[in-house]
Amino acid sequence: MHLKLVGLTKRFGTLCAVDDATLEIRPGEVLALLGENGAGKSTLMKMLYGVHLPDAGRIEIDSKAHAITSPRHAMALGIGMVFQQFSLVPALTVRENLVLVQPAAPWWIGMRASRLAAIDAHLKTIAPGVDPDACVGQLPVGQMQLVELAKVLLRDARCVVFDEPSAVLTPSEAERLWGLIRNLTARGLAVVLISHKLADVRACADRVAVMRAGRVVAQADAQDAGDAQIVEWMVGRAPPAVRAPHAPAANAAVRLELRGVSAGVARGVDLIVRAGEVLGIAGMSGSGQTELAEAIAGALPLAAGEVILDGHRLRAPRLAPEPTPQLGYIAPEPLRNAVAPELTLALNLALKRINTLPFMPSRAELALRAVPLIARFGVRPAEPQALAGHLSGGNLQKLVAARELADAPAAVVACYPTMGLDVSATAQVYDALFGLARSGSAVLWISEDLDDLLRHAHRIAVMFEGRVIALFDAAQATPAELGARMAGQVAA
Ligand SMILES: Nc1ncnc2c1ncn2[C@@H]1O[C@H](COP(=O)(O)OP(=O)(O)OP(=O)(O)O)[C@@H](O)[C@H]1O
Repeated sequence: MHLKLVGLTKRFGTLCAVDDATLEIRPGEVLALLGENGAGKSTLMKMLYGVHLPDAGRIEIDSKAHAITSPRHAMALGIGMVFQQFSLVPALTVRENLVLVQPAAPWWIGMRASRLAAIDAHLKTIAPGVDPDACVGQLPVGQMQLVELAKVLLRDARCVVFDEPSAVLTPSEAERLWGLIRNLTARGLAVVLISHKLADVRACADRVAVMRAGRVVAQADAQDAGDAQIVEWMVGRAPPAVRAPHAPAANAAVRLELRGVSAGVARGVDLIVRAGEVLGIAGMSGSGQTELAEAIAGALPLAAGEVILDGHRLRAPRLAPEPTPQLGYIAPEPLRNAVAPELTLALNLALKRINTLPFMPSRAELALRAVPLIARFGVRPAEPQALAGHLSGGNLQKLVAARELADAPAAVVACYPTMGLDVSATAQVYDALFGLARSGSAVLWISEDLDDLLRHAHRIAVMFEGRVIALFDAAQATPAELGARMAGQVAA
């Protein structure tokens, strides 16, 4: 399938999200679509997938113009999209989710033994490790992504768009995904990969296209575009430097303490984080790290153990979770877990203080507080009255960081805090996070990026199957050692 997007334009009110964008997507090729947060990448691809109708321009498939009016229409034309917010039904099994792909077939046809066997065989080619009888809601994110891809391919997609697929994948999970993507292009499919990670470009892109402020500003063969050149196209300047946190004193006070915490997959986790310390947590997706974070934040009940903050017992089984403004929490998947999309940016930024807000908070006062936070974290549009649900994925992430890292919390639990952020925004969020450590907060930081963990954390705990199986001094650890522990290998 050979696609041409010609002069596509999309406006939301006065904002021109995509401005006269022209782009070619060729069969057998991976096109990496890059650009700053809010540059218009998702909006452009959502026009191809029929989510948004263009205000101007046209989409040509094999030289024939098509007005794509809905995702169902796009799928019928052979275009599939793998979103970060998966479209799977969490309460159903993997197989049942795949059965749902044939909306036109009556369910009893979908449930025939031969049909189910074909679905299992299809799943096996894409995700051999995924159990068709597993409940989708219980799967780690890396596996959910594979099921989502299996679903798209079951519809005979000939062009697949991936929206930041590697955002929370560990290096080995990302490698497996790159392999799958290369297999798709070897079969002649066209692939678009929206990403902020230059590693994705190097691993599997044939061409790159860069968007800035709604326009496609550069297109090149991947091998002709160096990393510095790509960053220059994306942001037009070097990203700000990240100041490392100082090493905490050996006798610094313990601020956050986990004693035998079990919650969800996490089992019997004992950890301490001292004032000024950045404790990283590494692990394959689904190793219990996000449940641990949710348990500390009070979003998931503890099955056992306790969480202590500055000597005060914060969480324990059967202890009602109390609001904890002294704890910053950057939740995984901000759209699902951390923002109210139908409220304004100003209100979202005030949610942490909801208990102390007056019954009718003054709009002007909320805006007064929101403006410096929006500016500091570069949230776009920089408009306190804009609705959070209208922000791009990266800008939502910045909004959550702005709220949770404000007001000098005693401790911060940050799950993938730079997920979906461009290079500049990543540096800004890291600087704010490590700045808190410099001024005495305890930072517990869950990340999939081993290089970043090794560069910035003081110690790194590795989780495997719910348990902390190794604790490294970051200065002494190597990516290979971390990778081996993440895969469950015991120390030699
Ligand atoms: N439904 C909407 N209503 C209003 N504005 C929107 C809507 N969807 C997107 N926008 C705006 O359009 C612009 C482009 O957003 P888009 O999601 O395409 O960016 P992006 O390049 O994919 O960013 P990111 O890397 O952060 O995901 C942003 O300014 C965003 O706030």
